Amino acid sequence: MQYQDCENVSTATAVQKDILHSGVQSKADKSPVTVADYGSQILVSLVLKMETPASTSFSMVAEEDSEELRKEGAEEILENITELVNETIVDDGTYSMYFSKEGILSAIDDGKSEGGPSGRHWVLDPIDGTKGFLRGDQYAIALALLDEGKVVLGVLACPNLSLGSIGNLNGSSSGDQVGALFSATIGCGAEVESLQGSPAQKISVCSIDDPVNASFFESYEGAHSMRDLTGSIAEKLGVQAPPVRIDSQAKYGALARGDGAIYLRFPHKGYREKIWDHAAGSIVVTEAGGVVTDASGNDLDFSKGRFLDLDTGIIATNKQLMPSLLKVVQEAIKEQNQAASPL
Ligand SMILES: Nc1ncnc2c1ncn2[C@@H]1O[C@H](COP(=O)(O)O)[C@@H](OP(=O)(O)O)[C@H]1O
Ligand SMILES: [Mg+2]
Ligand SMILES: [Mg+2]
Ligand SMILES: [Mg+2]
Repeated sequence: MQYQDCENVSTATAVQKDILHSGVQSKADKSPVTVADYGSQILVSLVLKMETPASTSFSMVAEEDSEELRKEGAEEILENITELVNETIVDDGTYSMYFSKEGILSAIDDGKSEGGPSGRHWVLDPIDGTKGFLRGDQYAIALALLDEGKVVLGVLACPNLSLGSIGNLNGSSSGDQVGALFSATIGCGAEVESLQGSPAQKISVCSIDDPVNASFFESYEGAHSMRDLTGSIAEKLGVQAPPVRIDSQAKYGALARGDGAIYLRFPHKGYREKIWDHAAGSIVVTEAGGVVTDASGNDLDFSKGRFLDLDTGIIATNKQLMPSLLKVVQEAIKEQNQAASPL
């Protein structure tokens, strides 16, 4: 399974290197999707299905669906995905099978489950941080398992993240091995290993208890978070370091191994968070000893279907900093609301 993940990651890396403009589409919400997103989703779900005993039902909540690929004008990208997937299966050699274009479309739609509070569901973000992927920056392949509405397993492959700490270096670190695989199982802790296959090492969040020594992560994309709010939270808390802005759930991985102390995510009003953007990352952080909540201090609830139903934003940090972080988050939100409607 882990080996299969690595195959999939090297495919994503190869595609990232030579992706063509014809390999990128724009979805209905204007977000980008690439041949790598579709290809990764098909390959991960193929492995999961093949390894699931026939007696067990298979359910997957995944980000991508085939809608855009069935539209006129999508023939070239569908052709590219079909070629990429079939080539990868042959190169890997584990399974002998061939996908037709129709087979590709229906394999993508294997991820259409609604999830929910009962049973087991895989949760997959085949490429998280597609914008980072297209820029050549951070991205992650994020897989989690929901059991009776709770995340019990998470795997986060970050091909462009250095295996050593990124500290305050805004995502780059020289001379270090690149490619980190984080994993966590409920009650068993969290680990990181090299994507090239080094032994796994236990990880834990940092033990900083004075915000003066803390740094915080947020999205690289300004449109994904209210930076005036995150800036005011950091200032109120007394954080001195500038924000560390990187794409994708690599932020959760970096937080889980103590590269920074806090992750702040406050999308603009009206945005609804999806479970695949947080399931794997949040269990990696909680199993590394951290805490992940919404702005009211509630645990994230993955049992409500494809979306997370939460208050205002997501915060993650260690147990020492959480009480003071939660307090300033609530103050900053109150001030922001008062400024928006002063009466
Ligand atoms: N306006 C918005 N506000 C917050 N998150 C958004 C957003 N638009 C897209 N996203 C989500 O942000 C994810 C990337 O996270 P980050 O900002 O941490 O890099 C995207 O995942 P995908 O790249 O898988 O679509 C997408 O689900
Ligand atoms: Mg997307
Ligand atoms: Mg995502
Ligand atoms: Mg994605």
